[in-house]
Amino acid sequence: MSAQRSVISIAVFAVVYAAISLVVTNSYYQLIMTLVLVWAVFGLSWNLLSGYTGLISFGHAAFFGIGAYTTALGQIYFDLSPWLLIPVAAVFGGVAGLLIGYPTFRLQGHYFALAMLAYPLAILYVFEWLGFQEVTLPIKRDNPIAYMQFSDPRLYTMLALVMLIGTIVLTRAVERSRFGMALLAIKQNQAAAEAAGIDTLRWKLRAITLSGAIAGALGAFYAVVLLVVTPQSVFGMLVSAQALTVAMFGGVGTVWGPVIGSVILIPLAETLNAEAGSYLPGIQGVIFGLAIICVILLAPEGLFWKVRDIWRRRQLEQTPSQATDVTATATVAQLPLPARRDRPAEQGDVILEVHNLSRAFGGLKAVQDVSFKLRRNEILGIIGPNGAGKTTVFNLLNGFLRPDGGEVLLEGRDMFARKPHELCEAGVARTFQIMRPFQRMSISDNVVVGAYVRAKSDTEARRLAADAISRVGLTPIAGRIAGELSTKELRLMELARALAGQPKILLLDETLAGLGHDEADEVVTVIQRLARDNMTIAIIEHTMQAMVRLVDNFLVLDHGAVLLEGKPEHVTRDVRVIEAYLGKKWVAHAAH
Ligand SMILES: Nc1ncnc2c1ncn2[C@@H]1O[C@H](COP(=O)(O)OP(=O)(O)OP(=O)(O)O)[C@@H](O)[C@H]1O
Repeated sequence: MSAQRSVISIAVFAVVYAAISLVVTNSYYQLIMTLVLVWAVFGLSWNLLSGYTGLISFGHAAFFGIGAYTTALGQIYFDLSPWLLIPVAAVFGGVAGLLIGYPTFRLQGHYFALAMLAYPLAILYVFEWLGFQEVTLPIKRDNPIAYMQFSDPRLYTMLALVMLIGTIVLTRAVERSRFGMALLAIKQNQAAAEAAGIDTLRWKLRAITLSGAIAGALGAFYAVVLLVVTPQSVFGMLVSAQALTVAMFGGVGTVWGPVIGSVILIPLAETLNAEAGSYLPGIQGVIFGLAIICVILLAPEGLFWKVRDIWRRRQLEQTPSQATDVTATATVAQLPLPARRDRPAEQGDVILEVHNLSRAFGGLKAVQDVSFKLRRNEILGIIGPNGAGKTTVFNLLNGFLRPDGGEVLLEGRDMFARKPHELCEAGVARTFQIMRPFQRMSISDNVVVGAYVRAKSDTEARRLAADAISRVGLTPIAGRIAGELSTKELRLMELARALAGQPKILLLDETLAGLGHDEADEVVTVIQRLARDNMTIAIIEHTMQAMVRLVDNFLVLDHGAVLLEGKPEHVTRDVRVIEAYLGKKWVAHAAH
């Protein structure tokens, strides 16, 4: 959505909501109007962490409750105003986020979700044990405005609306920046994000701090609106569930999802609770449970995405000719396929030096004492039978795996056992055998993620990405979503993402896998052009016909060790290589 459309939709929502709330006179309905906004903000704060990073938190009530008790206790014990306590609660919430996030981000998936559940429950028991079972905020009749105690409930709705708009604007700003790109990349593929130079722990900590700060400020405001705080009402399971439910129902990873979820679910749950709560206790929990079941069955990513997908499909169906045109243009400029370069690669200076690199998995020596050199502007083909250790060598070079021993020097700098984002920053980029696109992002955005490792600003990142996209020939379809692309387009997009960080060396893992003959030729042309433009490349590939045309030298691995290194014409005639890898068919084929 463009920035202008985004501002208009926020403004329209704010005006319509404010107008409705001004005509509602019943104080109970007025309270519901405020609560809709409160839970929408809470959903947005949950979304900032879990929606964008994919790390589901069942414990967001921890931050909310800390904020609520900050106002209640700050007012009772220090006579401070909520106008001051709300920002203080934001700071406490943020710090709590940092303290909780740092140890908990070591866990992944279900383990992370369950660990998060423990925090609010533990704090709940501590507050009960401390005797804060039911804390009532003192009424300040002499100076109600200074203590945010309004006689007209509509003022609370207006304040909540201001908080919501502030949170939406903040979330939009995050979404469009390096921050949001990093979070989305982490969600869609943490390994690919790290390989693209993203320090995932640092960005996740920033997300939980910001998310905790918003939830803390909101909890503080909630305490002022309700005037009573109990451990169950602010740290309880239902509170965390409410954040999760409104966001999941409306749509995760988008600004409008939690707002849609809250506008639909909160009035429903609150009204039913008021009407039937006396003979159906816990009806709110039932409504949220039903909402989650409906979402899982009908729209697993929430209403927003469901409607958007239907809309996109309709548009594509209405303009089928345009859609095929777009695919047709996604071919690399039809240059004649150049013959293998005659440039002597051994004259370039050594850019990567690997000595005795080793890695074992239990008793299996997957890589043993592998040594080789990669010269500037060289294309090195790494070949060998399945399980020879080729991908493991790449994983050791880009930091996915820690070597057991050996030495790795990049332009003379020691790079042994560095983290993926550090190696990416130093100039090592890679693509994957099993492609790792960020599915919901466009080609442009996928590639921008790779550019941030080098770019200082968003504009520079966009420029580097556009340049990389044009180098692989995908400019005409740069706006298309990765989930809609063909294998060849995805391979080229991954290549562009690796290029966008302006690497010194490119590690390409089976870039031609799954491609037809002509498609493989197109990708080979792109790789050849990159090499001509001074890129240094190591490529793993099984398609030997393409490899002999492409590479300057081969490194043959077998059982984790180097079997042979040398020029294609020598390597392909070597008896050991023919026996271990190429086979008799190759000899017969080469003879023709
Ligand atoms: N994370 C791991 N844990 C245990 N064993 C592993 C792991 N990664 C690789 N291996 C083993 O190490 C050996 C080398 O695997 P690797 O994937 O590097 O081979 P490869 O040459 O890339 O094979 P292919 O051509 O099939 O991709 C294999 O026996 C594999 O099963």
